Amino acid sequence: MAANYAVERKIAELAVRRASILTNKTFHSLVKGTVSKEDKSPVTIGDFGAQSAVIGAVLHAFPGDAVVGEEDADVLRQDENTRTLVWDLVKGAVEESAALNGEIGTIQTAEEMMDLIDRGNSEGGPKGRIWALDPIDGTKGFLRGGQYAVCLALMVDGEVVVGAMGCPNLPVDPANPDGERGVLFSTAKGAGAIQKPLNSSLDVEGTPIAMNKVTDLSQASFCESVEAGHSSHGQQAAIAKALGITKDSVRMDSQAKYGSIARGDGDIYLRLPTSKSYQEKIWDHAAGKLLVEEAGGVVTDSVGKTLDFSIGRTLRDNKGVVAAEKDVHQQVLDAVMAELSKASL
Ligand SMILES: Nc1ncnc2c1ncn2[C@@H]1O[C@H](COP(=O)(O)O)[C@@H](OP(=O)(O)O)[C@H]1O
Ligand SMILES: [Mg+2]
Ligand SMILES: [Mg+2]
Ligand SMILES: [Mg+2]
Repeated sequence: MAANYAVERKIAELAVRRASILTNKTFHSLVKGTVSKEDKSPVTIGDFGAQSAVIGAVLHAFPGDAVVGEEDADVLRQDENTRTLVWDLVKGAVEESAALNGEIGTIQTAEEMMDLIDRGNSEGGPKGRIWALDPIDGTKGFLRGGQYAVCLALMVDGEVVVGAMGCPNLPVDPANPDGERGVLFSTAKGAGAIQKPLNSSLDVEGTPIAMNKVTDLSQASFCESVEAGHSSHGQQAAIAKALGITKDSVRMDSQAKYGSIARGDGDIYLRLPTSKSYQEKIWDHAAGKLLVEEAGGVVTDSVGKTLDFSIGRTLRDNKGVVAAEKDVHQQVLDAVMAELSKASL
């Protein structure tokens, strides 16, 4: 029988939730407060803190696993002020989440916190159990008070089998954008995808989510990055036109885009390379791609190749992302390839 990874999925949910408590606190105490938005420190502090909160939980449950994490602790080891700021936040979030989250391991000292951050140093690869972690995805969104996500996935022998994503600023009900915010998405291969409020109690199962069935592509809507440097807005607009789509695309930071289309709030996510040399990182896509697949979608790169998570910390053989409901993915991909063939990239 295929493994169902139920325990890993539960731990991933709890880990991401603990880190989301921390990032939320970081935003309210630092970003909104005294630190200027041009200053990188609040997001750095949130990144470090979230990485230790997640890796601490993952390794408490699965001490033999490896982790590919976006950050490392070099700066913290050199800069005592930043270290103290991060440690205060981590201590607080670990205590606060203990009651909500059950036993997912404590972090006792600043030293231990830094060691946990540095356990994210795996090179990835095709063998064994490796977690991919983006402690704050959408750092620019985080700083603007917009969308960001704490993203965690488990890969086994190079294949993504579990994904969890905390989106503290995403409305629980997309039809009620001014209502409660904070969504936890989770998925495991073959088991579907769910969402639940980030602050749900432990026994809440969550609501299954599914992509929209698109019967008329001209009525579809796109999600794309806010950052024109991360995905070509001009090419996206040309592709929309070629498909007869007239709705404005929804611009959003982070893997919240994958979560949004997975729950039917938008239909297509395009990420169109803006440079030949940029290599997409596995932690920017692992959790989101499984969420979309388990909600009825297909995810490829911009030439139709599956995303290959087995070759290291990056997706170096892939270019961009095309995510859409399975029955229309090929049609979208054809339009993408036709448009990109016009460019000299
Ligand atoms: N030139 C580039 N092209 C594509 N993605 C890029 C990029 N430069 C940075 N990124 C990635 O884009 C991610 C944000 O995605 P999005 O644009 O969808 O919000 C960033 O994650 P972090 O914010 O975790 O650093 C970063 O890894
Ligand atoms: Mg990222
Ligand atoms: Mg990040
Ligand atoms: Mg980054």
